[in-house]
Amino acid sequence: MFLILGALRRLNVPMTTLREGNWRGHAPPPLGRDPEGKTLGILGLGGIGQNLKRKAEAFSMRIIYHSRSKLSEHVAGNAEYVTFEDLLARSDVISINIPLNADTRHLISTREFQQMKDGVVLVNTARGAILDEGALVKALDSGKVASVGLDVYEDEPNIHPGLKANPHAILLPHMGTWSVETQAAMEEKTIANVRRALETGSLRDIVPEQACL
Ligand SMILES: NC(=O)C1=CN([C@@H]2O[C@H](COP(=O)(O)OP(=O)(O)OC[C@H]3O[C@@H](n4cnc5c(N)ncnc54)[C@H](O)[C@@H]3O)[C@@H](O)[C@H]2O)C=CC1
Ligand SMILES: O=CC(=O)O
Repeated sequence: MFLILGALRRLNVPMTTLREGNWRGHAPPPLGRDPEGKTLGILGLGGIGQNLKRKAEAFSMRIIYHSRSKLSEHVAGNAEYVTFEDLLARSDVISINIPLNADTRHLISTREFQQMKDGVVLVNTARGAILDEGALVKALDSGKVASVGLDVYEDEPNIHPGLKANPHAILLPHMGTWSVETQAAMEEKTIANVRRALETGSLRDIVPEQACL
């Protein structure tokens, strides 16, 4: 949600110029856009996608989603299930929340960027290689993508120089779980799982190594 709001408001430019001692920069900073009424396309309405949906609804965003299958109304609520192509074509903001695997590597590349709205905002907190970073840099430089918020990269910790050079990219060093609460929850879950393994011999929620890219 932070990256969605920051990218919509194009906050990277004023945050940078302010620190350089240059109040609002040499020219007025680019005008941002508000979330209200914008269509948020969530790619992957799983655990994180559903959590994001609830938060985005509080900002009066209209939610569409594409997942492996249409989810029950109990889970999806008012969010509309659409095809992958419709999600690309109809979203003002796209959030990537699917796992990386052989099917999703470079799922979004040149052809997919062409199908998006002009000035789309893109956020990826899932895995870097779902996006073709070379194609993303071209889409950003051309203005097709107005701004991007990234927590993950194709070749971490290396970041494509075109992303670092682009003023409309908000970049974080893969820190989605880096909060006191989430770290505590992860520790508790790990301890419970070790106990479970000692008592029953089986583990829960362990992702096969090759799927955990
Ligand atoms: N930046 C960070 O620190 C973190 C990143 N992640 C990433 O976020 C991803 C999502 O996490 P969760 O929501 O917990 O996973 P999840 O497994 O609960 O949800 C993933 C959803 O994506 C859907 N999906 C899978 N392949 C798809 C495809 N090809 N097209 C459309 N939908 C597809 C699944 O049906 C599922 O609903 C994780 O795989 C992980 O890579 C997760 C935690 C922290
Ligand atoms: O990227 C982090 C994760 O927990 O997955």
